[in-house]
Amino acid sequence: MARVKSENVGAKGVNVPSYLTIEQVTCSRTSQTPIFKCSLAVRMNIDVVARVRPSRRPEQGLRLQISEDGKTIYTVSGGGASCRFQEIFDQNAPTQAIFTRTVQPLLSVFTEGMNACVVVFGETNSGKSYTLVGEENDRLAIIPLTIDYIFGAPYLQKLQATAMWSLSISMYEIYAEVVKDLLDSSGTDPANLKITCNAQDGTFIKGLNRVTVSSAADATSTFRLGWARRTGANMDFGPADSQATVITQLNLLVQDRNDLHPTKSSLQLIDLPGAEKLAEDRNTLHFQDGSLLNMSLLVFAQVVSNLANSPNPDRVINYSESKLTQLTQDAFGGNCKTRVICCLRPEPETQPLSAILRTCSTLTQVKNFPVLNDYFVESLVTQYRARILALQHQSANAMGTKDVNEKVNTLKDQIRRLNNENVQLRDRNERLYNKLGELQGRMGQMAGSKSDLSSKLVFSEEEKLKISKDLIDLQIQTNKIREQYEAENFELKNKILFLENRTMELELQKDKCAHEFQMAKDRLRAVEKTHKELADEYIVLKSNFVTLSKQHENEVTKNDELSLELLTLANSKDSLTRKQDEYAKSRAIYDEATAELNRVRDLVARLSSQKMKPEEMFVSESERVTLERNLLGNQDQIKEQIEIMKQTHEKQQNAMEERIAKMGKELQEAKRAIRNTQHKLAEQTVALLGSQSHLKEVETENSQLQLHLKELNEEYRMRLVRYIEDVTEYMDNTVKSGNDNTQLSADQPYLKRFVDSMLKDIRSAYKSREEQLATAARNYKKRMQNVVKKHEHLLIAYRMQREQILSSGSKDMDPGPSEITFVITDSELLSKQSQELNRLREDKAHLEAKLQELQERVRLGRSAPVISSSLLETDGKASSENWSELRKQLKEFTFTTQVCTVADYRF
Ligand SMILES: Nc1ncnc2c1ncn2[C@@H]1O[C@H](COP(=O)(O)OP(=O)(O)OP(=O)(O)O)[C@@H](O)[C@H]1O
Repeated sequence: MARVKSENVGAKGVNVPSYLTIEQVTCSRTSQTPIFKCSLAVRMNIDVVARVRPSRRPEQGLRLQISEDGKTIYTVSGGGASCRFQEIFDQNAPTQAIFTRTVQPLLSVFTEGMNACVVVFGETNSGKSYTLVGEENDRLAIIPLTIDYIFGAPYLQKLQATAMWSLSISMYEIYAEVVKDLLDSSGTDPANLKITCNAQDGTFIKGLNRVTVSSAADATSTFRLGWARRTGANMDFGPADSQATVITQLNLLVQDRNDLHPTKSSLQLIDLPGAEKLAEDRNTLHFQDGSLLNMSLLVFAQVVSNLANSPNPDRVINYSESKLTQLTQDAFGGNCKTRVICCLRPEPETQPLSAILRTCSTLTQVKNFPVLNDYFVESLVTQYRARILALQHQSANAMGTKDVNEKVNTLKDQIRRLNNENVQLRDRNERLYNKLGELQGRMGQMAGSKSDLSSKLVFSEEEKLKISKDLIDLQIQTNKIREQYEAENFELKNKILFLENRTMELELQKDKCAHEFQMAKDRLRAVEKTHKELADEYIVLKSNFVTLSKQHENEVTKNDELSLELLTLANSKDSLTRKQDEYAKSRAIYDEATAELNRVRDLVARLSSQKMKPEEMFVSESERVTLERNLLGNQDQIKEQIEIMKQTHEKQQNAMEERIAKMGKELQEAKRAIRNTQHKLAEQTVALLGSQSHLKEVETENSQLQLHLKELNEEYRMRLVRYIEDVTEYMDNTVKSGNDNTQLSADQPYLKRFVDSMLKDIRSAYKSREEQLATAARNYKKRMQNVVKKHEHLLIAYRMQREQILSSGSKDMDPGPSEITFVITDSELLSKQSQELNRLREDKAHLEAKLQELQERVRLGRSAPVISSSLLETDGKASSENWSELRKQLKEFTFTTQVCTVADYRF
């Protein structure tokens, strides 16, 4: 319990009652220290204004009754509640206007040193949050506008010169009697702060954060942060935020440079929980939501009522029953100037509106006692608080521990008793619920005999539909697989053809290159032969030349000898001439000399006849030189030519080898690709076989399901017949018993009609269902025929492909199994022509197998066994004729088969 008593508050000992208007206080303070200058004459009663939210369905109009002077609101019907507001803001009034007219005057009071409070009150969804905070980052709502106003307030601006001021924000939420600090940024769970009380600060929250802000942007972002931390989860009883109270408190501290003591004032902005709960019964609320959830609101209404009933300043009010009232003591009945904005829905329910109007009306009667928070006031209030605390302590002591314990025990007993009662009531409740359940079950059973059959019928219909759906899904899937297979098969065939062409091209190129290579080799061989012959000729000529050179040298040596001898002879002649002179003297000497000369001449003549003449020698020499030059020159040329030819040949050979290697690689790749393609083809064949078997399985399953469906239908039909028999029996019995003739005559035609109409319905339902099923079966058959046609197309393509491979005679490519392997055998799916065609195919496969066997035997050189007397005979000639006959027959057969197949498809 807090006691608010206000008396003889005065500046420096001057006794001034604290409940005087602010102007009176200002006057008294102005005479002392003119620090505060309030421009507002503060009324003591709480001011209540109303705001009506715009309607979401404007066509329905406003369902509130407002008096002609536009200040009183009444409930439309019943309850007789009404409230006279200071002002009513209609649906078109912007929040800015409400701020200017309602909040702004309070802000002047706050900045000049008094406590102020703005409360928004009203039903959930009536626009409380919209008015106070706005939507998203709306700045045109009361709190953002307040922040902007305070930081731009003319008084604070002026104060800068003489004083220092600071503003801090604290924000907290009270939800289910738990206090949560909304500005706690520690990251730990900030819930459940303790409320405490001392003489200095009065009642306050221990450990509540106060964030000092230096600018409007700073303050707004701090506020938005706190607002975002509200309890927002959806609880069992609705969204938590509509049950919570959010209090934003701005604390202003002004320190005058000439004054030691700072002045503190606070502005509280309170968003109360949804007030519609005030209209509900307290016990019901307690039972529904628990004891704590609505405690704040209910205690608040009670405290307001008590305050309205006790207007005197020395009243004693119990604020301690809820945390909201404990923490807002000043705002309601204390040192604060308070204004309440009551938010109203345009089309409210009568009960909540009555409760809200009653509370607002009570609020207008509550008297507050706002005073300037200067040093003297504060010290006085501290004194009083200290005295109250001391008295509380004394009274607790005076009551004695024993009394307290007794009281606690009594209360505990009471709680226990109530708990027991509660448990008993719950048990009874449960028992009643069980009984109710049983009764409902029995009623259900009674109604069930009829609804059971129809529900089963519905169930069977559902099952049928489900089966049909599954069948359709499977068919779609099969079709998809087929389409995919066809596309892939076609692609692979194209690839195979392309690769075959490429292989053939490469082989042609390879042959051409081999031929060229062979020709080049021959040419080289011829050139080498010529080269060898020329070399031999050269060797012979060289040896001749050497022999001739030796002879020539011998002749030159002999010539030299003869020259020397000639010289000697000439010398002898001279000496003989001299001697002749002397011979003249001597004839004998002369004759001797002449004989000698003749002898020499003979010798020379003889020698000359034996050897070549010098002219001849000269001719032979020149010939030799020419011959040598010719020989040597040709040899060089030949050598050069040979070299060039060798180089060309090597180059050609290299190029050829490279080309052959490249072609070999390409051939390898082509072979590998062919192998891959064959592999893929085999995989596709396997997939086709798989899908065929899957199709068969599905068909089997389908027939099983249809069988099951038939059985079910049969069973339901039997049950229906039994049911009708029961009804008939019942009717007969009731007619026989004749207990209540009047009622029977009334029931009988009704039941008969009912049964008749029910049978009619069932019959028509069956008929329509049968028609549906027949249509579905027809569609299914058509689809199956399409599938069969596609299958035949595929088989034709496969056969052509296979025959191509077989006719190419390539051993690398596997032609695959005979087409008879993939033939559909289900006679239901095949037309007569198709069946005939299949039979022919079987014959063909049989004949092919035999043909292969025979070919194999012929190849092995054995005598071919007789297939039939008309086909083969033992001698070679007849055998070859029979072979050609057999081939012809096979060709004709293939052609006829194709023609038949095409005709079949056209059909
Ligand atoms: N004056 C108005 N103009 C336009 N829309 C409004 C006005 N008042 C309220 N609304 C809209 O009505 C809806 C409910 O408003 P709001 O959430 O403010 O109600 P509340 O009383 O705070 O509800 P709660 O108690 O659940 O928080 C919101 O969508 C809001 O935008």
